[in-house]
Amino acid sequence: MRSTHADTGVTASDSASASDSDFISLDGVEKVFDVRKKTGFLRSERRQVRAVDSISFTVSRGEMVGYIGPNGAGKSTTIKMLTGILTPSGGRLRVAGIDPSRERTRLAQRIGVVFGQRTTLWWDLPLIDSYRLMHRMYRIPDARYKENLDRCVELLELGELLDVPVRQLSLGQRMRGDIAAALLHDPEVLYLDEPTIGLDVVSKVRVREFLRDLNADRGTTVLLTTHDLSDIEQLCRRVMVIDHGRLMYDGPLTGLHEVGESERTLVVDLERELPPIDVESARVVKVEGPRQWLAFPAAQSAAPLVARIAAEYPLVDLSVREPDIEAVISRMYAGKATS
Ligand SMILES: Nc1ncnc2c1ncn2[C@@H]1O[C@H](COP(=O)(O)OP(=O)(O)OP(=O)(O)O)[C@@H](O)[C@H]1O
Repeated sequence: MRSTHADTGVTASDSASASDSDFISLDGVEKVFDVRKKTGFLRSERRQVRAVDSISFTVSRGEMVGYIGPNGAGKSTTIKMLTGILTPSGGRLRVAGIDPSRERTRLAQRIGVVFGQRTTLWWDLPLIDSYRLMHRMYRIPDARYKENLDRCVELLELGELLDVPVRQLSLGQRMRGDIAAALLHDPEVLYLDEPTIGLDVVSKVRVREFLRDLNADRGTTVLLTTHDLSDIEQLCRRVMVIDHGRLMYDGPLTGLHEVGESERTLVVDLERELPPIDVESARVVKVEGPRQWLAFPAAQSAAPLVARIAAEYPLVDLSVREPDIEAVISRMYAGKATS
């Protein structure tokens, strides 16, 4: 059954201003940084960096969305504005009806944040002491704190780690500890910035499973920033791609193939070595003895192509390879397929 996030300080005005379909909303949001660069002894130059450039999107309550882009694209800046740490230079931004930079403390009751590269835990204290401090800081009702802590300890397998000082935890253990810390006050929105960075395969699987269940069972809205596209493939139906502060794509992961003009590959085994297969709408990209590789547009059906080759060539076997999502995205980053 889906739990609700009751008792989180939600007021009637919040509910009125944030419908479920625009639970998170950005309208023409910008962030410009003034940067001083030293150009010589006692001389410096002022420069403006447009980290986020007129971004608009909405996220519905309960959605799990991937937010990806190359280094310096503006992902962290967006998340910092969504938490209220940074104030936008322009545009309108709301999370659960709240203007984050104006009401950061009130918003903090309703959001959880995990920065993979930094910890919110007290380094020298045992894990449980960080949780106790958060219990007080967020004024979490005792029963709810206990219920959430028990659930996180069980699902994230933290039982044996609670008395260990954070500095002695492995990266994967610390990450699980950080995720639990972000959820003790039962936030409705969870921002995750690189939650699987540096984790081994087993820890990644565990973290992903936990996030999937959290989203499905509790309806927590999740915005996930990651360089690991398998995180996105396994967790998010919708993905937004940002580059140079601009939103380049917003849609299903599968749609990226069309935008990225990606190709599928037909691997054909012939009875014997033959010259490259000559068919319309596909081109031979590699030949190795009787095996040939043909690239064709990912959006195009493979059936007519297969039928044609089967009719004209001595076919033994064939298989279709899906495009590599990383290649599709790097093509987008290279600017060949901006939308
Ligand atoms: N406090 C700041 N002062 C000046 N420039 C900044 C500041 N924070 C970010 N920037 C610049 O804004 C741009 C976007 O940075 P941001 O950290 O949001 O990118 P990112 O997509 O999160 O990158 P990464 O994947 O490397 O973390 C970069 O050019 C960065 O140098």
